[in-house]
Amino acid sequence: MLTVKNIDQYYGSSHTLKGVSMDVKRGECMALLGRNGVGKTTLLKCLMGVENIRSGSISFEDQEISQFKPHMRAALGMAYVPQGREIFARLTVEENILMGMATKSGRQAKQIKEEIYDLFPILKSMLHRRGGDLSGGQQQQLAIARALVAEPKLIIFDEPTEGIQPSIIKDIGRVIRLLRDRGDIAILLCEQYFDFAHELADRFVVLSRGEVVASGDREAMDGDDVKRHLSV
Ligand SMILES: Nc1ncnc2c1ncn2[C@@H]1O[C@H](COP(=O)(O)OP(=O)(O)OP(=O)(O)O)[C@@H](O)[C@H]1O
Repeated sequence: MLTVKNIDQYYGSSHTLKGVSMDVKRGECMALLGRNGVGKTTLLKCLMGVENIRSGSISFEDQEISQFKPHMRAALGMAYVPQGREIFARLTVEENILMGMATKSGRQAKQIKEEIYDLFPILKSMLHRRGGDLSGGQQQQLAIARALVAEPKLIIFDEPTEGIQPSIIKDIGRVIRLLRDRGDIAILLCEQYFDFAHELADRFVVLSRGEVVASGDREAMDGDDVKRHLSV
């Protein structure tokens, strides 16, 4: 569904991504692993069009998208749950969720499907609260709900467990597993929390200093050459 081939990215003269290649298939969860500062978020921003690549290619459903603006990628079915959530603090929970449906038109754009509340019951009881008044974990759930109402084909999570309390990490893990088991969506999960990623991932890639240094199936995630590149 998503194929990245040999991409390079620079911040000024700093070469941040070096010949990165990877892919994510429909129905699978791909884990993107690596220590702080190796370029994971930069890679995700390049995928969404928030940062530009210098060379290489990014294709989504066999269409080259590396020159597309972020809103065009969103309209094609790519959704991004950013690190730090980036919800609208002054809008209500309901308004935040509706923002995720901006690419839909007419009645469809106004109706939040019940399945969103089945995934995140807590949000239903908080619909009229301001986003900024929610706890960090609740904001993370809201950011995921906002991404899901767009009914994406690919959903990208940037460290969804960061700074979140264990009980909500469990809830988020349950939702990602449900999405994966549905089989019709591709999931790219960027994580530093190894056990969380290990439980959910079908395959993985490890970044180190902007390069892919290891990749493979879930079974290979436990290997020493993977752990050497992570803080585990
Ligand atoms: N806007 C920017 N301008 C210049 N340098 C940046 C910018 N954003 C990130 N960097 C640098 O690029 C490198 C990769 O950062 P990035 O945020 O992609 O890493 P990361 O693996 O996602 O780390 P983290 O887990 O801390 O988010 C770091 O050295 C960072 O300081």
